[in-house]
Amino acid sequence: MDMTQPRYGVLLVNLGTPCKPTPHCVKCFLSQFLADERVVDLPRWQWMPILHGIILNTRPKRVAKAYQSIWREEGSPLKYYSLKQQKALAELLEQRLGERIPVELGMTYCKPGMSEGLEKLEAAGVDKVVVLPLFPQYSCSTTGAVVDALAATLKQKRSMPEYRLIRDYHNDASYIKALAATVRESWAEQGRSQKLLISFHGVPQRYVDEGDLYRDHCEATAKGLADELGLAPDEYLVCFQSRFGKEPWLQPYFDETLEALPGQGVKSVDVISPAFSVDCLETLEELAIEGKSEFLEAGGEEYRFVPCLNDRPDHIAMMADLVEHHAGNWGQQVADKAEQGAA
Ligand SMILES: C=CC1=C(C)c2cc3[nH]c(cc4nc(cc5[nH]c(cc1n2)c(C)c5CCC(=O)O)C(CCC(=O)O)=C4C)c(C)c3C=C
Ligand SMILES: [Fe+2]
Ligand SMILES: [Fe+2]
Repeated sequence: MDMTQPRYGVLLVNLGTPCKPTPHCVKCFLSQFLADERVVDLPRWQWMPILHGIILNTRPKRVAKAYQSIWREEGSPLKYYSLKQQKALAELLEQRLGERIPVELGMTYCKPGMSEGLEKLEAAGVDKVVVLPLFPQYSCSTTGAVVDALAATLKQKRSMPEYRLIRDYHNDASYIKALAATVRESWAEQGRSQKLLISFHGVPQRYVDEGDLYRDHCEATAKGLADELGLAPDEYLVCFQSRFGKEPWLQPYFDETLEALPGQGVKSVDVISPAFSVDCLETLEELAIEGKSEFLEAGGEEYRFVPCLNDRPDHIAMMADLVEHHAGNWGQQVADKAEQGAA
């Protein structure tokens, strides 16, 4: 075997994001994302006319404004933090294993796509890939869609790498500890509120009724976090944000919960969103900006947003542990080789 060939590589996957905060680019992103049957599973004859006739003609303009309010000089926050994670993970794995483990980013929708990520890994000589979707809780609408995108990319080729998929890490001890650390830091820096609101991205209730593991995973993450922080049951609440469309989504809804709290005597809240590996539109705009103004309008006094784990060292270390664990015997060979090199 070629001694310069990496033993394995890592494909980090996140959802995707528009390349620019313009109605044109948002339309391009939404047209891919919302056309995916994993995301909206209505019969095509029913959904496509709604998507192309209504949604893609109205939503991009409004959503582009929301993106503009959180856009960074470097681009979309989701992509900015994902690239930071990629770089930090590659550095940490190299430090730990004494050998370069290529790490690439591939997103389910828009760029860089799954095929770009896999091609870069292939060009680096990788033929064993650990796929790490950055969705801590499994959902058919996210991780399921990653598997479809991966299969669609591999379908274009005559050969394929060996791969191992990290389906979820909702109850990983280091993930829970890292979340708890962000809450403690927020308490120390911004002060502590009466309640911790643990908000997850929603999905249609029907998906869960039909077997999606998502709600169970969210509840286990929330319980793990509350236990790690030593919270009593009345010191935290779980809710679900970003409802889309007409059918019922997971409840309680984030906005309704927020609006009701001041009337129940809860005037201050800390808000954390553990379903997002990196800060993005749904955290920076919906939670940090919109959520805050809704809460204050409803009579709330203090609203403290706890940022996502992003490229914090404890988060990157958790990702490296997950990768090494799933690489298993692939990584063992790296260690052997490093020893041979040292001898
Ligand atoms: C229409 C159905 C949707 C489902 C089901 C859904 C599940 C889901 N999404 C995330 C993570 C993210 N979603 C983001 C944006 C976003 N999500 C939907 C719709 C569904 N999501 C839409 C229409 C949008 C775009 C914004 C809008 O038009 O309102 C993002 C942010 C991307 C960014 O660029 O910052 C993330 C991340 C999860 C985890 C999830 C199910 C568990
Ligand atoms: Fe674009
Ligand atoms: Fe979403």
